[in-house]
Amino acid sequence: MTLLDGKKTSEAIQDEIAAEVAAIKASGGKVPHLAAILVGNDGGSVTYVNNKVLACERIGFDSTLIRYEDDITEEELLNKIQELNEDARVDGFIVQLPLPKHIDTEKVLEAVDPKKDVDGFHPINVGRMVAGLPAYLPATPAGILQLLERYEIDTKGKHCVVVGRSNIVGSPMSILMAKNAYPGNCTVTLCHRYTEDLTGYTSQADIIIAAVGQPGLITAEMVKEGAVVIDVGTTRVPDASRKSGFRLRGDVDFDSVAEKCSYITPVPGGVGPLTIAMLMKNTLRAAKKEVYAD
Ligand SMILES: Nc1nc(=O)c2c([nH]1)NC[C@@H]1CN(c3ccc(C(=O)N[C@@H](CCC(=O)O)C(=O)O)cc3)C=[N+]21
Repeated sequence: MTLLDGKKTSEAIQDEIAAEVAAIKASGGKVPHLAAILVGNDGGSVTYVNNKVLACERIGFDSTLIRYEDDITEEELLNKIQELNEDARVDGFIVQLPLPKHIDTEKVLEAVDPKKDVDGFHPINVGRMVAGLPAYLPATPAGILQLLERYEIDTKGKHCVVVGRSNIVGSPMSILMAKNAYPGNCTVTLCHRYTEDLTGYTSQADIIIAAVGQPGLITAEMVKEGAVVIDVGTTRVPDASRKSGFRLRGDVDFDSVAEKCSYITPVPGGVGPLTIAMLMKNTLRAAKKEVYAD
């Protein structure tokens, strides 16, 4: 069994980006600038956004963190988005999800200028991805592709079972793995909460991508000998022995599955860090106007 080291891979990608930023600075070009909007104080969201800002500092990007209490109105939030859309200093920005219930997430995501939508959540970018046009790819699926590529995992003709059909991970992942590309060219099955006999599918999978947020859902009995297992889940579960009071658990029962599979991502240190690296990559592409010309 080989551990797919997301932390190391993320650092390698960030080092590559940092080298490009240094070159941009040396030649007097535009230093990439990422802005992030965070609404409320959810522990996970605060950590992830802080990690994104730290990554910016580490690789030499400019960054702006904009925080609001969770009673901000939808209108105030939309006004801020408009302001960022028009701010030439900002190359890309994200609105951290989830948003409070009184705010219409779809409306907020559609308000972001697709050219600055470095999360790749705007329907224009989703559609462009599906159509195979240049687009910002959502960071988590893009990070998983990087892991498969950098570990030179064979995907052509393989059966990839994606568990979970969210807009930000499962659905785009299923589309990307089926594309005529490397990594890709898989036969894809997309499973979700109404799938009958989940084990019937996962046990036939060469590649399993679990993205449901249900700790330990995927157990050894559900995995074929030698499968590649990618764990996207990062659920905080109470753990009194930790200073923080919690630990992160993935959707995969790591200890039992690790004995059976060929490759596996740990949690933490797997897909999570790559998500950050690919957000940085999208921001660099935004600053270089690689996806959309002016
Ligand atoms: N607009 C938006 N864009 C996102 O990309 C987005 C979002 N909203 N909402 C929530 C999810 C979740 N997500 C993670 C990012 C980093 C880690 C990460 O770095 N995880 C570390 C551990 C971090 C920790 O210590 O908690 C790891 O797995 O090793 C995890 C999860 C981005 N998301």
